[in-house]
Amino acid sequence: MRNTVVDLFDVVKCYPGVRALDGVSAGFAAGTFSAVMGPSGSGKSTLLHCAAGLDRPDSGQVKLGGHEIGRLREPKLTETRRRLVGFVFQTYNLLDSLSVWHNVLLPQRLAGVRPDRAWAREVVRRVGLSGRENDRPAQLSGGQRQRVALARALAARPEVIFADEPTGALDLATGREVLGLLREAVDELGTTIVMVTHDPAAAAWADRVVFLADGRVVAQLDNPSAEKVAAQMTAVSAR
Ligand SMILES: Nc1ncnc2c1ncn2[C@@H]1O[C@H](COP(=O)(O)OP(=O)(O)OP(=O)(O)O)[C@@H](O)[C@H]1O
Repeated sequence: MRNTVVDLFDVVKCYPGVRALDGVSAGFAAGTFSAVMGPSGSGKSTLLHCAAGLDRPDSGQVKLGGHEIGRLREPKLTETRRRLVGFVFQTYNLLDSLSVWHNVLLPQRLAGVRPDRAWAREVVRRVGLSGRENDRPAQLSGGQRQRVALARALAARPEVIFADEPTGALDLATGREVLGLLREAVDELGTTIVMVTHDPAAAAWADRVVFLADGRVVAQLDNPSAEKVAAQMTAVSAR
């Protein structure tokens, strides 16, 4: 059995008029790639935010790298998140005024950590952006920008990367390249990845898919194929 890096126990999160998470328990094992799927409004982003310590559950527990984050107060929570977690978003969230290189190093700078430049160079190489370090995001394609975002996430050697629709803004071929890089991060670097996606073909790159409906985990699929994921999504949506 692998250790779990992220654990949710009976997590409830309500917004006015809606139980976005209605008692979610899920564990994400170290060095594995998980996808989270479900109909629109089923709670995927809320799960990601609670798991990453960006949002606090109303009840239940979230453990991140062995820390129960509900017990952490600021600034310890932010410090723990910066140490353990990397993020990749659909819209890249790069700073346009900074070069590729400075975007990659930014989270460590913000955390007050001296960046490991040799490792940063290696992750920039891994994502295929060697030679583009001095470019600004505006000079790059969408796929290249997402590669920068991935390098930025990897540069701090996080235990887990949370990816919210990382291929949502990319064309099919470019999306596949980014998914291949996420897969490599898991297989070669031992990173744990939790990715929200609407796309069964993207989810098929994961080791496991967790399906949400109405704020609950309603199914899980190991070693998914796009066909099996699509069939399960149809079943989940028809509930
Ligand atoms: N900040 C918020 N304030 C109020 N309601 C919210 C907030 N965030 C989410 N919700 C509500 O919680 C429910 C779950 O939302 P969430 O964004 O987690 O779903 P999702 O599965 O990620 O949806 P989508 O696929 O459309 O992004 C929805 O009913 C949503 O409207």
